[in-house]
Amino acid sequence: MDIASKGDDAGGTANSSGDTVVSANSVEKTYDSVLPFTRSVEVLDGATLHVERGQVVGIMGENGSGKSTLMGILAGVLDHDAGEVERAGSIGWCPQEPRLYDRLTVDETFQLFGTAYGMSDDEIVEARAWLTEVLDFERFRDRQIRHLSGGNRQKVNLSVALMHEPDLLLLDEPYTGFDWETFLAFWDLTEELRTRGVGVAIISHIINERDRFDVVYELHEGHLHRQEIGDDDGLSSEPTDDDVACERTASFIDEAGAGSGQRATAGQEESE
Ligand SMILES: Nc1ncnc2c1ncn2[C@@H]1O[C@H](COP(=O)(O)OP(=O)(O)OP(=O)(O)O)[C@@H](O)[C@H]1O
Repeated sequence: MDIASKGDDAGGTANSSGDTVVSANSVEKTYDSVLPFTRSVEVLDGATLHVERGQVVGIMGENGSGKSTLMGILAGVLDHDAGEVERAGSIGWCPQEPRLYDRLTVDETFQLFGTAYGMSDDEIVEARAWLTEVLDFERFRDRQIRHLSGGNRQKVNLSVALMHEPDLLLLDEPYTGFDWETFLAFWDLTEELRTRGVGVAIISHIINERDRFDVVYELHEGHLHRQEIGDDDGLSSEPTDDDVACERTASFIDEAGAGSGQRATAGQEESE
């Protein structure tokens, strides 16, 4: 078990269930002011959250509420000031901004990350074949990352986060830039990971996705408010036509609003 913890004044009790893949208790985080006359930013003020194996957890909240900060702390890439974080097993983290090497091809990127995860060549090839097929980017395998569109780069970003089938998968707005088919493929993939026992936490802005999660945490003023998405809450697991239309719209709003920094046009994608 890989346990990481910090802080002496944890106000909560760690969830010690053997099925828990990450447990955050009473986590606090403030970004200190680094310049004169600027204020420090208190982001988390006693945030508590648990993710179990085979559970898909949503983290929602308005812009700037601290979702990415929380996820960075869960992933272990960001320090927290107080509280406890316990992790069990391996972790995959898909940050909001792809952290890939521009001059590597897609194949070389799989090889690099797979080797870092300690996977054998056969395991890397198997994972690459699975993910390039499911997310439909097989034909870009010999392209350099810098020549991919934003959506295809995001497919690579997502794939390398989960190619080693971690116990815990942390996804920060993973479908930014995805087209509708890929958006649906992403959720099929998430379902498959769920059945394989992976605990998945996803930062999402799309309200109509709520019924895809087992639990939703709403982050507001530094606190996480937990909402169980049960069968008796009036939400159907089969989306209605209205839901589908709304999700489709929301997905494209998400895509359009995501900024052009990571995005290339189709024409750019074709150029080498
Ligand atoms: N490195 C940093 N230094 C100082 N302040 C920061 C830093 N990173 C984030 N913040 C501030 O912390 C707050 C939370 O930011 P964070 O990115 O975690 O929010 P978010 O909920 O993920 O936002 P969004 O929905 O826009 O992605 C914001 O006020 C942000 O400006």
